[in-house]
Amino acid sequence: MKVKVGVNGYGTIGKRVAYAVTKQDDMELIGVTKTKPDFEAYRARELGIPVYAASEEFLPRFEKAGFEVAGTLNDLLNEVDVIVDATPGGMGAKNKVLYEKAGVKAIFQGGEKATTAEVSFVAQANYEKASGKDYVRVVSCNTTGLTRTLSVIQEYIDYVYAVMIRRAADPNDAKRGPVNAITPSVTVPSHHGPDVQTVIPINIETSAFVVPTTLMHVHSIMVELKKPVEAKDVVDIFENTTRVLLFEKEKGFDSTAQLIEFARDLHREWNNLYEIAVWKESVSVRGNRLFYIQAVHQESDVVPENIDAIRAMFEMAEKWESIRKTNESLGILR
Ligand SMILES: NC(=O)C1=CN([C@@H]2O[C@H](COP(=O)(O)OP(=O)(O)OC[C@H]3O[C@@H](n4cnc5c(N)ncnc54)[C@H](O)[C@@H]3O)[C@@H](O)[C@H]2O)C=CC1
Ligand SMILES: O=C(OP(=O)(O)O)[C@H](O)COP(=O)(O)O
Repeated sequence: MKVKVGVNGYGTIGKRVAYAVTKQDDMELIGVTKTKPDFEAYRARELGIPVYAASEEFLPRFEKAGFEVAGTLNDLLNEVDVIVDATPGGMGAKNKVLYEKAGVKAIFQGGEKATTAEVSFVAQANYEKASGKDYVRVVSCNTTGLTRTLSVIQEYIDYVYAVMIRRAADPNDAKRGPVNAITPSVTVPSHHGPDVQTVIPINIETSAFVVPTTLMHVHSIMVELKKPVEAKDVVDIFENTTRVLLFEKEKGFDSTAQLIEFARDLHREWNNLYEIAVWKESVSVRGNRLFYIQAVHQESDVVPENIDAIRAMFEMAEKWESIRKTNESLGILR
């Protein structure tokens, strides 16, 4: 039996999760919601994906354009076993009452508070915690990136301090900025450190800045070590960690631009780079401190997490079986 999946909010994350669902042999994409009949709605229809109006209030927009929808969100909820809520941050918590009423399990994204769900999730760190749960939150792209690399060196961590350099907008977003400034999050810690702690129990503080780029986020990470470790051992650990890839400046990976070009060269859909990119040369140990720098493709790193969360919630597969299936289906390199 295939799990029936709906996606509420067919934007940056929603369209990628919907695509990933269609690649799974144990899941079926029942439909997606749209608020208006824009080019994304037409493209979904071309792909054979049933499009539902996100609520009754949006129906007139579709009627006016002569775009026939399959129903509204409530109709979609009647058809599915699980809904992936990928609506703008904060909206998921409001939608939760609809999901509860329909008796449908739901996955929320990192723009929601941890309290919206029963578990905050990163597959390789705490897959089992989502087992059989009804409401799971896939943490934000940055939190996912931090958790992927920190969870595998957890035994060495006394304390982590990370500086988060965040992209200003996604490439499809013409409204957000800044275009010519650096904006600090003046609240320290930024939400990322506490958010990592919702998944793994480590000491961590973060501060964050937004910079004018759309490609990726970059993290500068410093770990105070609890016990000695050599840089080459950390490189070995990362080389054996799923959904983490090492890139060398020596081979031309000077910046996020070449990382995205690498994903393009792989002919990845939407140039997704699902893996966290660690610069190999940046992994260094000085005294009792470990340093490394990594980049996160904000549009795609959480996509495999949504797929694994579905399998965990329906107890369809053990952790590593699910991760392997998801990785193979999306062409994740390791
Ligand atoms: N873009 C990113 O870098 C990442 C975003 N996230 C999180 O994923 C969630 C979604 O973010 P994005 O995909 O970036 O947003 P987005 O703005 O690209 O997509 C949201 C979609 O929801 C639609 N929408 C708006 N109101 C709606 C409603 N009432 N009902 C249904 N759909 C509605 C919008 O039209 C849009 O298509 C947020 O929680 C965000 O924090 C997580 C990781 C990375
Ligand atoms: O939620 C995200 O995109 P957003 O800035 O569009 O809300 C990304 O996951 C980055 O968020 P974060 O920097 O709060 O981790």
